[in-house]
Amino acid sequence: MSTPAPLNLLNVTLQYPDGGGTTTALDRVSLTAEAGQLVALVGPSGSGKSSLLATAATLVRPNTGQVVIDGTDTAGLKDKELTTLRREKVGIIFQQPNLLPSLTAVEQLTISHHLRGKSAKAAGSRAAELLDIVGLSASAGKLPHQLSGGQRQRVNIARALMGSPKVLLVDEPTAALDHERSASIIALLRQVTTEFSVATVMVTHDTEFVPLTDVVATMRDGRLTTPVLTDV
Ligand SMILES: Nc1ncnc2c1ncn2[C@@H]1O[C@H](COP(=O)(O)OP(=O)(O)OP(=O)(O)O)[C@@H](O)[C@H]1O
Repeated sequence: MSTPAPLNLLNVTLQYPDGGGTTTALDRVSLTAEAGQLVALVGPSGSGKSSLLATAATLVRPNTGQVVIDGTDTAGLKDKELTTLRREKVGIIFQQPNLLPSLTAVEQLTISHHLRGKSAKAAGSRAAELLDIVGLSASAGKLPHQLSGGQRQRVNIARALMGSPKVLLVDEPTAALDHERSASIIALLRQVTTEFSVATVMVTHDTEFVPLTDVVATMRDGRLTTPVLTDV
């Protein structure tokens, strides 16, 4: 039996209540992201990109369709089971790094591991490895305000990788960065996607970075106009 894709959305429809009616944010969307694949999600404002990311992150449940993470159909899971699956399988990177102001770069990474009951030693060595990969070994002891915007986003990426996720969901990672820093953040996401064999879906407006991605999924009015075919 072949290994399931880390992320599989099948015919997903998501509607939000809107006044007396509904807004269809996702309309029968199917998307697969394979291990080691970097998928760029592009499309105009309001086309459903954030909704797709939130649904893939299992933060919202779709009205119909399936969200399958690493072979598990999430529809059958209770909220608590969903939280566990998300924690173990999904890394989420928001536009703004959301770092805790009083923690150093290395502590930003280790704190969630402590909270999950992992040993401090294991968390420390994993954090050191990841800070090295994102180019921040020398800044491990710095607080967020002592880091540049690009460095803060690197900490954010390293933190999302701490739990060895199968799926990485990234929302506009370069929105607050200049061109040079944006290019290096996208290059880093390309690198870690390959190195850790994670399935990455990244919302971006920067179509110039598309050559670094494997697949471009374009959204319009809640539909994927360039659907990525699934093999299930
Ligand atoms: N919480 C909500 N309640 C009601 N409607 C919503 C909600 N969130 C999003 N929508 C609607 O769903 C549709 C898709 O929105 P979404 O935020 O997913 O688009 P987007 O492509 O991410 O846009 P942007 O690029 O501006 O962030 C839009 O019509 C939006 O108005």
